[in-house]
Amino acid sequence: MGNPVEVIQSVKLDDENSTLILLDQTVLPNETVFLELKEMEDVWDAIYQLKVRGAPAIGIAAGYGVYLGTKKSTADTYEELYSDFLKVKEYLASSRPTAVNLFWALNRMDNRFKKEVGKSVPEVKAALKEEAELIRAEDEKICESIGQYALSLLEPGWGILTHCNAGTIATAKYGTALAPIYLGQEKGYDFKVYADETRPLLQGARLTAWELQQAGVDVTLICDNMASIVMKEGKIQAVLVGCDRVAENGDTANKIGTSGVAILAKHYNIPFYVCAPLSTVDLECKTGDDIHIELRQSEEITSKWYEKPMAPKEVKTYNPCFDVTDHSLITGIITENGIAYAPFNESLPKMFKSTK
Ligand SMILES: CSC[C@@H](O)[C@@H](O)C(=O)COP(=O)(O)O
Repeated sequence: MGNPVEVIQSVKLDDENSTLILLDQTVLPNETVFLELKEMEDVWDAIYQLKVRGAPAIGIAAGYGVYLGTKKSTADTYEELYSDFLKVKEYLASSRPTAVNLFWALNRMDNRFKKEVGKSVPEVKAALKEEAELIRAEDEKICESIGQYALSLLEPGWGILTHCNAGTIATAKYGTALAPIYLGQEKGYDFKVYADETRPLLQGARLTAWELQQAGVDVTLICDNMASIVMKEGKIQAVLVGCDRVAENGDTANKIGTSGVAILAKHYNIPFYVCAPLSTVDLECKTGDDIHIELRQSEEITSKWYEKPMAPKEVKTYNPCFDVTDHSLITGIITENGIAYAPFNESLPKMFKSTK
């Protein structure tokens, strides 16, 4: 048996000071900086700039952002407060488009607001805080449950490839795709994890390699274009990734490059699993074609990581931040309520009804 794994908490509320404490993921692994955010504009900016990132963590931050923004309202009545709340909600919804957890969390805060009808302004504000805290606390349990289901599919000593960062800092705790790694680590499973660097923002190199190394996991960093060779060499027995939105048919949006990894895994006959809290499953999207893919600035490709430009001046760029993995490439979608297999448009809706 290994030791219990200590993980860092990347999003939390300092209630006494009405402050959201966020681990700034843009400066990792060189610096560990916790930001103290008091304004909803700061929360918007942190989401937009990827200071907080990863679908569940974005949802958690948005819940707290709604609370902080609405708390500032000087409204005297429930109705006036709701009108201010809606402005906060709409504003935060414009921060990033792809991870459905953002909209899921905002709608959940909205539903909670509506449940408090007839209550005083301070009571509603307190309810919003409670709901934001619940979103965070529930995510911890969800991640643990995803981790247990995922672990049941893996064997000690396996090589596991992951893309981007679906780890503890992308969630309340444990992560989604990395949760079974942490749970396996506690049981002495001795996984060999291969982390794709994940161009252009290097979530794999800067974040996944960092957090797994901190936890004592055997992690090897590879460039994205090395996934094929490690698969061919027999180093990989399973691929585990997180996701930003899963459509009803199982098509899955995740960090750019994920669909290429899935195509390679199919070629080498390696199981490809998506770890998805139900807050990331969007049954209103029928297929991946309905998912809005975020486009980001060209600087991320041309000049971000070196002092000198990395590309000729004014070269045309195309920088989609996510891609959609076709459901036919996915072996299983691991949720907190169990593992969904094809046909996903039948198995995914059932996950919402199942209780453990
Ligand atoms: C548990 S996090 C799952 C996904 O959100 C993650 O894999 C991902 O693609 C994150 O993208 P990012 O642009 O860094 O927010």
